[in-house]
Amino acid sequence: MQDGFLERIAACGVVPVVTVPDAETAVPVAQALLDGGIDVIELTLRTEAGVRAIAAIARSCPDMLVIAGTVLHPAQFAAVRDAGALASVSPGFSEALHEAAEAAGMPWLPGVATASDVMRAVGCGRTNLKFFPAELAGGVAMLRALSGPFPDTRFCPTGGVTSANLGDYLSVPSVMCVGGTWLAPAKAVTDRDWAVIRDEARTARLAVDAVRGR
Ligand SMILES: O=C[C@H](O)COP(=O)(O)O
Ligand SMILES: CC(=O)C(=O)O
Repeated sequence: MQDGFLERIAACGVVPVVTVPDAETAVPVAQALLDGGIDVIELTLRTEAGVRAIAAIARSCPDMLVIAGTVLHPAQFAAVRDAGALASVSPGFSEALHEAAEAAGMPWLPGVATASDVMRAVGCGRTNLKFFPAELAGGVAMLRALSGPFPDTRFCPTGGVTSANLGDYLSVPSVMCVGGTWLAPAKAVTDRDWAVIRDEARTARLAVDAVRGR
């Protein structure tokens, strides 16, 4: 399952990070992303609605790969798996979360920001990582530097990534995809302005395809 998930996010190239105020908002956001050519969504657990939003998308948008974001507590892996998430993401790494993800059978991208973080994650066999917060943690230069001692790691940089710099990140060989909130800005979500989200998705789709020569 992990391999399928990794192939899907790498093929898409971008992971929209979405926080919704209520579960009803989740499906039109997901549909707008799909309309713009993006078939991956990371629903954060930053609001009470997170788990129900994951369930709503899993039920209504079968073409969408649903990832649970901001997983901070071990028990959340089973909760989001049961809601229909196919993978999960955390801003950081801990051995407790690593073990809980394994126990729940959930693909998991833990977050790392330093060489020490990478060493702990790799020590547990985790080589597919979120680089967070990417811009503040050193951006493209830091990712290139980490690839020296850790040639087998692959990253999803997130945090400060936008349509303006996604090409720089995707050009780094260790980067499988990038993530961020710019595709579904909070204002567009609260204004229910699905056209803004669809257009951001379309722009990102074209940018990823251009970087990859498609
Ligand atoms: O994982 C999500 C981060 O909070 C990214 O936020 P950002 O894209 O607005 O920098
Ligand atoms: C930031 C991040 O990785 C998350 O919210 O899952």
